[in-house]
This record gives sequence, C-alpha cells and structure tokens, in this order.
Amino acid sequence: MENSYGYPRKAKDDVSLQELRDRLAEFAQVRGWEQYHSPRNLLLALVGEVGELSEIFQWKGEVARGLPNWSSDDKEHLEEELSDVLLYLIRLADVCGLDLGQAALTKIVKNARKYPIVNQTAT
Ligand SMILES: Nc1ccn([C@H]2C[C@H](O)[C@@H](COP(=O)(O)OP(=O)(O)OP(=O)(O)O)O2)c(=O)n1
Repeated sequence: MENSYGYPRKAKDDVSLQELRDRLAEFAQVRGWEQYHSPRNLLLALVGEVGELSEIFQWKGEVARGLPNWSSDDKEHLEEELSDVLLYLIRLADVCGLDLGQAALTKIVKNARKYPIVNQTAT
C-alpha cells in the first residue's frame, strides 16, 4: 500500500514515532543537512514552527472542538504546522540520542502518580 505522500505503508493508521524518526533522518542525510541539524538549531526551528502554529489561532477568539466552522484550507494549514512541530520535536529527540516514545510513556506514568484520580461523588 502507498499513501498520498508516495511512501509504502503497511496499513493506513500505523504511523509510529520510530517511522517518522527514520524518515526524518533519511530526509536530512540525503540532502547533506545533518550538519545543520544540531540540537540547538532544531530547537530554534521547533520554536519557530510553534510560532507559526500560534498564528493560526491568533485573534480568532475561542475555537470550538472539532473546528466546525473552519474551511478545509484552514484545517490543512493547521495539519501542516502541527506536523512541522511534531517533526522537529522527533528530530530533536533523535539527535539528542533519546527515545521520545519511551520517555513520553514514562512521563505519563509519572503524571498519573502526581495527579491521582479523585473520585467524583454525585450531588
Ligand atoms: N533544515 C531543514 C529545513 C526544513 N526541514 C523540514 C522540517 C519541517 O517539517 C519543514 C520546515 O520547512 P520550512 O522551513 O520551509 O517551513 P514551512 O514548511 O513552515 O514553510 P513556511 O515557513 O514558508 O510556511 O521542513 C528540515 O527538516 N530541516
């Protein structure tokens, strides 16, 4: 199976952090861009993309979940900026030699310990 980006895929919804990490490493390697992908440069690129993501929401007021009133162009733009943030984040973790997926799972467990579930009693 091949997706709309031209890459062979096993199934439609099985994108993994590992796959994205490997695609990004290949993307940089074949362009000779590894020299530019230092931790600091990637962090600055990530922050820049967070700024671009923020611009989409800037001055809009509160936005309903599911973005019911957004055009498909606006949603596509949002998908792109979210992706840029994700991709730079994954690449940053990779060049730092960290396993981002495992780290995130570990952090979720830590969060759950810090914020235990408080039983809600019906009134
Ligand atoms: N040195 C680079 C430059 C780009 N990219 C990749 C990661 C991002 O997913 C995307 C960012 O590309 P641009 O810098 O062109 O940013 P935009 O896509 O947001 O374009 P624009 O700023 O024109 O909206 O390309 C990368 O890995 N390394």
